[in-house]
Amino acid sequence: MADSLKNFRSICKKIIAVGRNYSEHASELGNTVPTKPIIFMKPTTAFVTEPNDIRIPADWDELHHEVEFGVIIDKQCQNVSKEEAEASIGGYCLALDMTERNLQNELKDQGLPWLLSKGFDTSCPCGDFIPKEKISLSSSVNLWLNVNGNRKQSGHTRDMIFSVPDLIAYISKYITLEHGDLILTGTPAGVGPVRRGDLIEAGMEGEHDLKYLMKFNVA
Ligand SMILES: O=C([O-])CC(=O)C(=O)O
Ligand SMILES: [Mg+2]
Repeated sequence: MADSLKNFRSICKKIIAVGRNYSEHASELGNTVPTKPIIFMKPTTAFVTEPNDIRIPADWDELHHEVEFGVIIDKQCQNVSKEEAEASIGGYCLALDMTERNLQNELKDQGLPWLLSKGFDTSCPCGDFIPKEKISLSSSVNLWLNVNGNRKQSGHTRDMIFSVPDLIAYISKYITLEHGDLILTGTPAGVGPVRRGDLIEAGMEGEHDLKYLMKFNVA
């Protein structure tokens, strides 16, 4: 039940991420707006929580921040409809999809998988479990991210191309979603590089005084 989801990171079997789910972000990287969800995965070893650091692998120098709304699955589901999708949700979290953009571009150009550019250790900084009751899917959540105190990203979940129910219905057609799984729903515009020594602060705000903050140093 939802209570065991407080430690969703320790039971999570898969982190499924969605790419280009905000048209302004698709455009800023010169990508077309997708007609069906673009899905990829991160290993669960990508999780990092406060107060630990995001670690940039030694030979990389173009690590980008992507702030994202995370959806945590409670009830196992397979091939659910959009209407049934909400019942499978246990809660939410704030997360980052850290991405080595040069490597991702290289891989993209060759038509190869993005895994390494988005799945390295500490590529999924993640906040605490937020119970489902705290956020209504019919409302919009504002997601934002600052680097060293400067606002870089700000977006609203209402601007997602594919809604949370759309995504659960689509993914569960092909992949069984299990208790503790995390879905990252894509990043709004404003992605950009971080350097060693930078401070990333991210937050989300919404109806009923929803306010959640997290911060990570980049090392
Ligand atoms: O790297 C990308 O641009 C795809 C992605 O993860 C996103 O849109 O959130
Ligand atoms: Mg992303």
